[in-house]
Amino acid sequence: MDEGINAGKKAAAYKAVDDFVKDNQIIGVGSGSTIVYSIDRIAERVKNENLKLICIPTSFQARQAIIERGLTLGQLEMNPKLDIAIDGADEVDYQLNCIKGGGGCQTQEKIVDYCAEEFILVADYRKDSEHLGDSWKKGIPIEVIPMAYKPVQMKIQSKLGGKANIRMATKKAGPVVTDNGNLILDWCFEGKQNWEQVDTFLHSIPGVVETGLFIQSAKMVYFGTAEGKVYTRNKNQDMLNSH
Ligand SMILES: O=C(CO)[C@H](O)[C@H](O)COP(=O)(O)O
Repeated sequence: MDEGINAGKKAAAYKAVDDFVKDNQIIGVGSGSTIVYSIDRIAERVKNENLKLICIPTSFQARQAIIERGLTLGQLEMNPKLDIAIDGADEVDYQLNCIKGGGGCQTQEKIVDYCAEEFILVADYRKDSEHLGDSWKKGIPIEVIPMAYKPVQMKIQSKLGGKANIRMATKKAGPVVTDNGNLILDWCFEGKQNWEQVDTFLHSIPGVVETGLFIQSAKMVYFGTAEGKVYTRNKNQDMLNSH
């Protein structure tokens, strides 16, 4: 992958950990490639500063990354209140609505991120958009119970237009199966949307487990540039600063 993209991912991921992670916290750990840099940084800080942290994973991938680095693995059953959650995103708009689930983990991500006092996003510059859909063309990921995928697909297409494509695996014949044993529909839409209404509608369809629409739930997003610099945006302010 392009060096600049990785530089952006790393810079954003490191800076968010440095700004928000403190001793004795319970931390939600997101999924995807950007968050791996955050997990690396958390591991570095645990080693260097002897921090006592509990990490709650949002996916099988996050769980493995936590274990591989020797971090303390927690679970919501024992640690239902999180101090912060840090996670990646596929696209973030100016109101801090975002699309997640490019890696198919949006259900667990939403559960864990919702339990956190503060939810922070980390992403490279390509994910920064005025409107959702400006740059992310793969649609809104929607996790569905397998037996319901067809009626859900038809309902979405008839009510909202666009195409709700079943996500297919690349290294196996057949669909992508989520960590929860479900399928994913990627709803490719056109034009501007009222995301709150769309999300409410999607949740009203029997068989829909969760969507990859995160409506203004993040406190702040860190974007990393191709030069390895970082700028942030929060809900109340536009572009805050650069480092
Ligand atoms: O939502 C996610 C996985 O379900 C990821 O956070 C999102 O797809 C961003 O991934 P990456 O950091 O690899 O671009």
